[in-house]
Amino acid sequence: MSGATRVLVLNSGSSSVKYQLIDMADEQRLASGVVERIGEPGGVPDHTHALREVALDLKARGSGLDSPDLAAVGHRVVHGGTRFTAPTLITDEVLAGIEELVPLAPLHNPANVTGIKVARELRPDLPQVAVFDTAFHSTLPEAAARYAIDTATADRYGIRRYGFHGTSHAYVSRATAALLGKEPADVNVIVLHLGNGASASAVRGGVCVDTSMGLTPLEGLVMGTRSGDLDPAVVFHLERVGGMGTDEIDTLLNKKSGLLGLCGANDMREIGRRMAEGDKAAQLAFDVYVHRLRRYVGAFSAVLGRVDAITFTAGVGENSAAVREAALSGLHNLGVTMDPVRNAVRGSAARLVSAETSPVAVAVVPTDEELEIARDTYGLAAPADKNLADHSG
Ligand SMILES: Nc1ncnc2c1ncn2[C@@H]1O[C@H](COP(=O)(O)OP(=O)(O)O)[C@@H](O)[C@H]1O
Ligand SMILES: CC(=O)OP(=O)(O)O
Ligand SMILES: [Mg+2]
Repeated sequence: MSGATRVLVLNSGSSSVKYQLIDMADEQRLASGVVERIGEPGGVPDHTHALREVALDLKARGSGLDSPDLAAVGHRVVHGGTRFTAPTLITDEVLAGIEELVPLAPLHNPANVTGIKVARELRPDLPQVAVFDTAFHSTLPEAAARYAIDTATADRYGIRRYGFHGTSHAYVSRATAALLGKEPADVNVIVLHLGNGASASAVRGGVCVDTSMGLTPLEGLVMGTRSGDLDPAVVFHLERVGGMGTDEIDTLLNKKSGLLGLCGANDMREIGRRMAEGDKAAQLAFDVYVHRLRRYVGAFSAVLGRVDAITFTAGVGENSAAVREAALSGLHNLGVTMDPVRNAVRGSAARLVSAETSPVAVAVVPTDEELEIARDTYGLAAPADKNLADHSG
């Protein structure tokens, strides 16, 4: 594959497939797109059809999957369990391992598996690499990763905190160090990834030491449609008193809760508009969202001891000055002083939004999960045949 420098990144979600084609010679984005509403009215019926659409779209742009310039395909895989803690070249055995993890990520891993199967079918000759959302969190100390339940039961069922959005937390924590003009090894940072899914992580010297998501991406912060933290007894109560079934509760907590459950909207832009009109439910949703964020900032400040930076990223984190302001206002005792003017400036570049004198820097850093996946993929696939042999099986 000498000369081939392009990597196709596939991010198959529960109802969408996002893709990017990146030339790793200069890390330039050549194409990107998304197929949405999979399995919904007006959308394609399933992920196999969605991936065929991606392939057609790439072909129409003159860079089809049959292109000799393609070096590898990188797949976002949400759950890697305890087995996959680094980017992994996909073999039959690795694929079987990812399929075995479906019970731990029923909303995510099946889509990832389909993406891998279709891409392998279309280009069996190409290296295909799995990049796991959980990998960056595999360094969590046992004290942070363990739930305080019976150890034998936990071990038997793989119950522990795995953490997700790892490619984003890795990319953004490194980019934060760069913004401060320091090496990642010298920086302690709290990363707040606030997208539709949302998670916080505590990164000490480039190593993740705590994170808000757990066994699945349901734990932790309030999200667009997920509840985040709650008393597990809520589930028993809904079963015993509410007469609800397991799947119904799963759907309630994953898809009908969070901001959506509190006010009927999961988009922070709409919530902002409604708050401006005095809508009480929208205000409450915002307040609950921000309260949870502040809790995690406080908790992770204590976990890290010394905090050099708090960084906001993803759709809400990068765009909502109101969320950033509300989350970090009045935290002078934690060394945080925002600069309201800097915070209000819109922009797409990595930037500081804290006061010059703030001991803890507050940053906004656009995340780039696809580029991180492409780098991991190319790093594993590119050094040609020798490296491929090393990593197979
Ligand atoms: N200008 C904005 N102001 C406030 N929130 C925004 C803005 N733009 C996007 N968002 C929020 O970002 C969310 C999507 O974030 P994103 O990181 O793209 O999520 P995901 O990758 O999980 O789909 C939207 O639901 C919306 O709430
Ligand atoms: C793991 C996870 O929550 O992913 P997303 O934010 O893409 O839903
Ligand atoms: Mg995202």
